[in-house]
Amino acid sequence: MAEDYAVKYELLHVEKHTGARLGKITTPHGEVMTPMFMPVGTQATVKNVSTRELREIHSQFILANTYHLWLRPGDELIAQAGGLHKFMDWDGPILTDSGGFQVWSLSQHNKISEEGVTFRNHLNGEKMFLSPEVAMRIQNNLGSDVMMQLDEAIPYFETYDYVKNSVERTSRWAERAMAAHKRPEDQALFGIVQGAGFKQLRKQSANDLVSLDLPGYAVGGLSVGESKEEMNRVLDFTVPWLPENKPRYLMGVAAPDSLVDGVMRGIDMFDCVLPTRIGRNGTLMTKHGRVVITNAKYKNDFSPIDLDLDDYGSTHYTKAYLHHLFNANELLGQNIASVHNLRYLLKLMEDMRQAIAEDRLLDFRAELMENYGYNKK
Ligand SMILES: CNc1nc2c(CCc3ccc(C(F)(F)F)cc3)c3[nH]c(N)nc(=O)c3cc2[nH]1
Repeated sequence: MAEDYAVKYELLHVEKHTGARLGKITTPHGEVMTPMFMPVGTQATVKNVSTRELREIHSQFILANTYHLWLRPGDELIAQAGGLHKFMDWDGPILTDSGGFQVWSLSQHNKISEEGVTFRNHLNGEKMFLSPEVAMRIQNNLGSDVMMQLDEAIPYFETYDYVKNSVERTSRWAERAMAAHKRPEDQALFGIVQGAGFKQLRKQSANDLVSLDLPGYAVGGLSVGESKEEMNRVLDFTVPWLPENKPRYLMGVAAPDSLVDGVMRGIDMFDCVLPTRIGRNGTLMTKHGRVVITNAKYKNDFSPIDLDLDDYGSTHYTKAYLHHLFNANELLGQNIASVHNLRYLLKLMEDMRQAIAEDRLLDFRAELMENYGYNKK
């Protein structure tokens, strides 16, 4: 069965003291090592960063968004351009989210039914309809290597019955997505496990989706305002219900400590907008915690931005220069800070893969928590 899937996962090593694993994902656009971090490129661009720079900092997978690209410039236009890879000059793997979560978080008046979600286009107020089939058609046109099923994104603190009904709908929507899937040999469809904080519902969701034998699985419905402890509690019982020989994607997880905690629990793939979002405001992610470059103390600091990193900006520009760029509202500052933060996270994952290979992930975690300042009381 697996050979006719577009995406294959190979488990290379399980870390001796934790649930962390080293793996390789083979896609139609190349192989990537896991655990990995995927830069988010919502509207066919990782904001303020060119694909040349993404290649320079060894990005592997990048993300793009069904909802945004459907609304603008339109998935048909991107199909005419030859697909998203050609349109944005990215020849590595691309993952697209199904848009359900973005509808829920971006647009008003959304009404959900068994058929799908009706909502108002947040750009022009036009009434739109997104169903499991429409989400597949759009991602088909985008040509992404990994497509996410349309799932029902729900508030975390809902009642058991509400969440149970929603989980069962998401399972039915996964089957409809499979039925509408045109090219399983070119594009992999991942299921999304829901169930909020309810162990039985997470189990039901995982069992329903695993029985469909999809090429990969995401754990959804997390990083939506619940505490880190709550997220880890849900991961502790959910991840073991996912198959060991398939990739596991934890959606929307950002901070360095959450990445390590997810990896320790067997997660292979992460996406987060954090590095480019805080980069745009001049906040740098460094080995010793966050550096807010707009702080006056950097005005005359002529030391390199970050000697622990190897991206061009971190080694060729000074903190004083970056401080000036943000003070002067020069867009180059956003580019330098965003590339820096992406490289920080990509390098963090490279170092984490090395730590897993050498069975010293717990030491790596302790060092990260100390250096990054998580243990500061
Ligand atoms: C931030 N927290 C979070 N993000 C979540 C996301 C979005 C992930 C995403 C994917 C692609 C992009 C793109 F802009 F690059 F396209 C941007 C963000 C979820 N997505 C779905 N489908 N189900 C979920 O249950 C879910 C839970 C999520 N928690």
